[in-house]
Amino acid sequence: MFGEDAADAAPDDTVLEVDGVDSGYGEVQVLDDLSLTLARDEIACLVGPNGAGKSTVLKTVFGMLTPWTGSVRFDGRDIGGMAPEDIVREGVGYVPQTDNVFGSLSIAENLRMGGVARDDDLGPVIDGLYDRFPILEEKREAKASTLSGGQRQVLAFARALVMEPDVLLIDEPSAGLAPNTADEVFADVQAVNDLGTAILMVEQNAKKGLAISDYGYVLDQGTVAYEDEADGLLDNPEVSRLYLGG
Ligand SMILES: Nc1ncnc2c1ncn2[C@@H]1O[C@H](COP(=O)(O)OP(=O)(O)OP(=O)(O)O)[C@@H](O)[C@H]1O
Repeated sequence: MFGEDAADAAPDDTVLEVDGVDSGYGEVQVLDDLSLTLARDEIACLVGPNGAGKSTVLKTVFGMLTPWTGSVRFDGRDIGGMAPEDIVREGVGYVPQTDNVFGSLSIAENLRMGGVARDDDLGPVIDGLYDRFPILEEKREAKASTLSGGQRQVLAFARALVMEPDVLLIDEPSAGLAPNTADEVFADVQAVNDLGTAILMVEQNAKKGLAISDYGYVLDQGTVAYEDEADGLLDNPEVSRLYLGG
């Protein structure tokens, strides 16, 4: 769980495993025999061209889409096709790319909304998040709509963390942010990982996304074209030429 010492986990300790998954929208297939794994202590980054299916991977893991074939296993249990609200209770959180906070609600209310699926006292966990992200405490009574883009992204992470997930799925955390703000948000992604949450992240800014990740997957046409340690992908001339802009 979030809060435990991530260093205790073995490096090859798989927490999430997607195996041979086909998935898509209606009759339109997007994912084609897609397989990936996420270790308990790591950040893995999905990169690749527009339309490759990166967001579709997250939606399939989170139960917004049902795998047509193959399996999605969390902590050894098959979660493929479970409803998102049940997947949240299992220990998987999701931060979508857009509409990830309630603008008309205060920061404090947004955080409480993040914990609606918990029936215990949210106070200690929310206090812990205020300690970790002081900007949220400073603005706790302000409406989320008044936050800057980077602050909203931090609130979106924190909201997902109220459930103390073992795995957090994050879709394009740097989308629409200025480079400096994006760097701060990436630092927060690392901070969340340091708290013991494994992260599977989609990132359009492939170089920066891989730079903070342990492992990377390059998706192309719904399947994994390359995978390696993140540094290995960044150093791979072919990956660099084809997918990272040279
Ligand atoms: N709700 C939907 N209904 C039908 N097709 C969709 C839907 N969402 C995405 N698609 C299609 O699925 C394919 C993969 O989309 P996806 O959003 O997973 O790609 P992506 O790799 O995340 O790319 P991007 O960086 O552009 O978001 C695209 O062809 C897209 O048009």
